[in-house]
Amino acid sequence: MSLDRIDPAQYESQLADKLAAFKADFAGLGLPEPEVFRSAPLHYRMRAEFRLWHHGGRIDYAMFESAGDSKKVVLIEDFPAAAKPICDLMPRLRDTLQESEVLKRKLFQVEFLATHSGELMVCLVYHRPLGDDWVEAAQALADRFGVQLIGRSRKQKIVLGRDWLLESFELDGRTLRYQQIEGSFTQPNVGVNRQMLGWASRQVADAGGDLLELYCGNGNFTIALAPAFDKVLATEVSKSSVRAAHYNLDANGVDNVTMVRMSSDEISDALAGGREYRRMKEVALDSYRFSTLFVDPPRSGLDAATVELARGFDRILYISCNPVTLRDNVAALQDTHEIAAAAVFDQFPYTHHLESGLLLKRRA
Ligand SMILES: C[S@@+](CC[C@H](N)C(=O)[O-])C[C@H]1O[C@@H](n2cnc3c(N)ncnc32)[C@H](O)[C@@H]1O
Repeated sequence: MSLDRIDPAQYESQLADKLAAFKADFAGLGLPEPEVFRSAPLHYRMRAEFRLWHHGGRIDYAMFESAGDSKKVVLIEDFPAAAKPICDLMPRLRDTLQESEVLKRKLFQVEFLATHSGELMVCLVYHRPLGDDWVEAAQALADRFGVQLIGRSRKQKIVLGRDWLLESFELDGRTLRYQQIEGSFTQPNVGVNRQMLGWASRQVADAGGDLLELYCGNGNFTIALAPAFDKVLATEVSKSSVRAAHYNLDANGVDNVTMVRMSSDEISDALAGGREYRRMKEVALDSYRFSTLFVDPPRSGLDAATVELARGFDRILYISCNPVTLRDNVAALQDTHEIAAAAVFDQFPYTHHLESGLLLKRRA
């Protein structure tokens, strides 16, 4: 993201342009008028990562911007996209690192993760092995700023405290709690994420029956949607996300979800009666009466096998971070499904990226 583009005065017109482009992408596919969910104009990102630039005896946060064929280093004084606690910590952390040879030597990246609940994690990434002198200095740093601190270098990860944060926020009268593990996927814009969870919950409020969820991550949507269904089968490929999802089911008292670590093509194969999977041994697939499929895939969208799996569902709720692959998948389902509701979520202000949601229903 180019920093000079973070200009709240431009926010509404940029969002209007993105919305117009989104509607144009879906021309001919029967798109209803999308509901629009805005971001906070500043301090909306709960994650930020910077290179650490060593120059003339100083260290500074830096980003790279494309300049023709090459990359230009841009030093970062402040980053108003980041959540307030990250912005407040950034200069104090840099000045403290600057004073400590053991903490700043061969430090090349700094990553921040914050939660709405007020927790903060910092990950310092090095081009050298970390020893006891680093641990002692880093522990003092963690204590001073009250953060969870992680040091990383090749084949080394030192955790001072926890390698996860506990997020929590209100949704429709419930307090939802989520473990967020360092390095695993979490939605970057907490304000927009809450709006996505609210919209998705409303789309399935009267669904009943059972839910199949693919790409469930740490259970972000699973926890919010589970009360609308009798049973949920949720799948995800990343080990650490599945671990967090199990924690989150417990932490939220959700007991109607079975979680399985499976990729989307494996679960598509299993449901199509393909080979037997050891990880599915305890899952009585025949006992499910699926009314709804929920998917939130990576930018690549749904593969061909998963599109065919989706075709078998009366109701498909699809959250997407890439309108191009979403459009392709919806076009492939056009003969069997129509778009019943649409929404756009401005997760990534001041960029061309737009998150969106579609509810697809089987044609009469
Ligand atoms: C956009 S994230 C959404 C995660 C979650 N729904 C959330 O809201 O935080 C996509 C998730 O898909 C997972 N993933 C990527 N490729 C996958 C695959 N082939 N099969 C299953 N999950 C996959 C990633 O690990 C990631 O957790």
